Amino acid sequence: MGHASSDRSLPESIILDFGDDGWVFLDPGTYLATFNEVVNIPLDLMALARPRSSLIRSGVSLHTAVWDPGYQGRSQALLIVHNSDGFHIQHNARLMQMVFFRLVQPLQRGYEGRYQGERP
Ligand SMILES: Nc1ccn([C@H]2C[C@H](O)[C@@H](COP(=O)(O)OP(=O)(O)OP(=O)(O)O)O2)c(=O)n1
Repeated sequence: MGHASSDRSLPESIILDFGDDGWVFLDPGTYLATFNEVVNIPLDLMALARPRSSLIRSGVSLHTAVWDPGYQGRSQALLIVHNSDGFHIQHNARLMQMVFFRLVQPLQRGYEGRYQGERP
C-alpha cells in the first residue's frame, strides 16, 4: 500500500465454499468475510462494528474499519482464527454488530472512495 490511491493493490484471495451441510471448517489463519447485507449509510450517520462475543469466546477475532457517511455496499471484515483447534462456521451465521453514530450535522457530500457501491 503506497501513499497514493493509485499505488494501492489488494492481495488475491481464494473463495472457500461451504459444504452441502452449510458448514465450513476454518484452520487457524486469516480470512476475509463478505457480509450478506448491503448497507446504505445516510449522510448524517457513521458506524463502527464489534464482533459477537461468542466469536471472541471461541478464539476468533473480527476486525473492521469505519463506515463513512454516504457509503453503500456489501462490506467485508477480517476474521482471524486464533484457536489452534480451528473454527466451524455456518453459512449466514451472524458475526458482528454495528454501532451507529449520528453526526452533529449531515455531510454535504458522502463517501466517494474506491469501495463505493462494492458488491451490490
Ligand atoms: N469492515 C468494513 C468497514 C468499512 N467498509 C466500507 C465502509 C467505508 O466507508 C468504506 C471505505 O473504508 P475506508 O475509508 O476505511 O477505506 P480506505 O481508506 O481503505 O479506502 P478509500 O480511501 O479509497 O475509501 O469501506 C467495509 O466495507 N468494511
